[in-house]
Amino acid sequence: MTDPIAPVDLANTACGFIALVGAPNAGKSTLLNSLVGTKVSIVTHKAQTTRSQVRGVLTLDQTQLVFVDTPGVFTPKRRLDRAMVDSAWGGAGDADIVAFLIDADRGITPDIELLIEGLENIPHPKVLILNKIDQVKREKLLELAQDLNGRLRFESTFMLSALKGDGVTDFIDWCVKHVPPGPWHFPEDHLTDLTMAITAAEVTREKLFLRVHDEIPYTSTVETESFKIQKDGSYKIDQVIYLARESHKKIVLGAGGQTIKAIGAESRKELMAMYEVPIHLFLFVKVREKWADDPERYQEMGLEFPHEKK
Ligand SMILES: Nc1nc2c(ncn2[C@@H]2O[C@H](COP(=O)(O)OP(=O)(O)OP(=O)(O)O)[C@@H](O)[C@H]2O)c(=O)[nH]1
Repeated sequence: MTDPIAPVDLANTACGFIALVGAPNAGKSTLLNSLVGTKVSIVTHKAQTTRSQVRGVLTLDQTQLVFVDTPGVFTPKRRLDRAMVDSAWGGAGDADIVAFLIDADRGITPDIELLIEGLENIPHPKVLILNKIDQVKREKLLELAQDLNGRLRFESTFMLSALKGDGVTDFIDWCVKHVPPGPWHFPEDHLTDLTMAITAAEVTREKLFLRVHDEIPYTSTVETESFKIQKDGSYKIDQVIYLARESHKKIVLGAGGQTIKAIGAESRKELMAMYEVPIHLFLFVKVREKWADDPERYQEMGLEFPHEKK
C-alpha cells in the first residue's frame, strides 16, 4: 500500500501496462477488480460481458501498474464480435506485459488454441495465469501449467483465485519488479480511465445482463445520454437501452414495467454505493434493429467500427 506520508520521488518512478487476455469468462474482469481493490469492470456469469478495454490503475509507492481488462477472445460471428476481439488483440499489442488468463477448471478449449496462435505473434513478455484454483485440483493445475509452458514462452506462471483473492498479491509483486522505469500515466488517486458516464452505463448493462433472457444481452447496449451533477450534489443520469428487436422490448420492460424497474433499482443502488451521493436514474428503451451496424454505437462503446471484409 502507498504510505500517504512518504513523498514520491518523481525522477524514479516506474509504470507499465499489463494486458489481461483470455477466453470469454476466464475471470479477467474479476481479476482486474481484485488487483485494483474495487469494482471498475463489470462481471457476470455470462460470456462476453466485457466489450472494450477497461483500465484499472494500482499505484504502489514509486510504481504505477495499469491493468487492462480486454474482451474475451473467441471466433467472431457478428460485427460486434469482431470489434471486441480486435480490441482484445489491440490491448495485448499495446501492453508492456501480457497476462494470459485461463479458466483452469475448463482447461484447453478451442478459444485457448486461438489465443495461443495469436499470442505467438506478440513479442512482449508474457505470463501465464491459471485462474479459479478454488475449483480445481492441484494435479490438474500442474498438468495445465506444464502443457501451456511447453507451447508458449512464459516468464512466470501464477495460480490464483481472482474471486477469493488467493495468489493475487504474488502477481502484483511480480509486476512491480518487471514494469519499466518511466513517468506515471495516471494521477496517483485514479483507479480507472472510464468516465462516470461510461461506468454508469456499464453498471446498468451488468444489471440488464443478469436480469434478462439469454439472447438479449448480446443484442443490446446501454448508453448514458446525459449525466448531470445537480446543485444538491446528487447525480441525474438518463440512459438508453438499445435493443435489436421489437419483441425484446416486452421482455426488458416486463409485466407492468416490473423488469426495467428492477434493473433501474439495482443499477441505482450500486451507483449510490459507488459515488456516495443520491442518484436519480432514468432508463429509456429504444428499438434500433441495426444498432450493431451503426458506427456511432461503437464509438460510444470505445470500439473501432469494423468495416465489412472485402
Ligand atoms: N470460482 C471462481 N469463479 C470465478 C473466479 N474468477 C471469476 N470467476 C467467475 O467467472 C465468471 C466470469 O468472470 P468475469 O470476470 O466476468 O470473466 P471475463 O473473463 O471478464 O469474461 P468476459 O467478459 O466474457 O471476457 C463470473 O461468474 C465470475 O464470478 C475464480 O477465481 N473462482
